[in-house]
Amino acid sequence: MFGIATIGRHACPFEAGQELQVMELVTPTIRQGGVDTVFVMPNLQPPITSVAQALEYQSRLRSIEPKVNFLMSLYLHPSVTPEVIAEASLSRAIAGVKLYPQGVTTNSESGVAGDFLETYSSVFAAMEQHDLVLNLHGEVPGAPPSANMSLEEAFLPDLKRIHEKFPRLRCVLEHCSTAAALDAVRACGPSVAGTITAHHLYLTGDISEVDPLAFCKPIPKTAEDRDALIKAASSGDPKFFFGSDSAPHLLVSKSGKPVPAGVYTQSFASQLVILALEEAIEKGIIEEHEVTQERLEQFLSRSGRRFYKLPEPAADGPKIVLRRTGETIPKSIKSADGTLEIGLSRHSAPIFSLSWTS
Ligand SMILES: NC(=O)N[C@@H](CC(=O)O)C(=O)O
Repeated sequence: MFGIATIGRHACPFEAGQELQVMELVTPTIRQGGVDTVFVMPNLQPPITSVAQALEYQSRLRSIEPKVNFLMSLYLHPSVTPEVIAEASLSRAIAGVKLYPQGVTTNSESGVAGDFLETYSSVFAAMEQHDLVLNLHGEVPGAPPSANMSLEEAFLPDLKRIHEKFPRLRCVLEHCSTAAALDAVRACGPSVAGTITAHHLYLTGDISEVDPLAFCKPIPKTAEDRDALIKAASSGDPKFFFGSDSAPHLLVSKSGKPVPAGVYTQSFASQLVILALEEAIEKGIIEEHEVTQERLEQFLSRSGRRFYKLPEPAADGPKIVLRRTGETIPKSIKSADGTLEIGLSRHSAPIFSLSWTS
């Protein structure tokens, strides 16, 4: 199996000095989780809003892990103008721009207000023209508009509006968490896709709301929503591909209040997807014959790569190999000096051991 186009955030807004250490701890775990191509999230502190910042970040990441392809992103913000979009496109390092509605998740304070479609119309037009991807954190800020509508469902009309106004703009509805989000992506043309994380394939809201290590945005929803995500991930539909959305929050901050949103999965990204699918087969949510190697490759690698217009992997290119050796998920990963610790949400779950062919 090939490596994965995935989504991850590799540095956090920790006190001066710690950001670098966290990046050094987490970046080598990308390949450990079976990933060799990442779409790097821009929600650092301060956010990545210029091409120069993104290039600097990319070169730091490359110096830690030269074997990973780092596709960079910008954080949608008033300083991201149509001119910056043209510059980003010329740089060839920047694949997309991420939109965070203000206040919906970690480091979204500098995000967009409710009238973003009007405010950023010229930016979206430039993105469409230069063929950059718009990555959406698809939730509205504040309280859900009604008791039976989630923040994600309330965002879906915005997805439709963006797509109607800019039909050739490639959009990714990141970390889909509801059956309704999947339907909204299906209802749009081929320029719109959705990513699915490993953790949304096994978590439901009742667990995520009480376990800080499983707490993320969008909050996982009902068992029916999770089952719809499992079915989409194992369907072979190219509109849905894996995006880890792995968020490396330190255990000390996860133990404090308020709990920061984000689940760390990068070290075991592919293994967690496969574990969730195995569990879904055991529960009868999907049939064993539906989880073929071809469909797994589609979800974990090919569909994302195609959407991002990356070259098709060579037939003899690097693949991941999974073997059962009795490995289980550790409680956490730690820096060499033990000062930084990031907790894992499925401590002691049995997983495949992963290696690369080259
Ligand atoms: N997913 C999360 O819960 N958190 C992400 C931000 C995000 O994508 O919402 C993070 O970077 O911490």
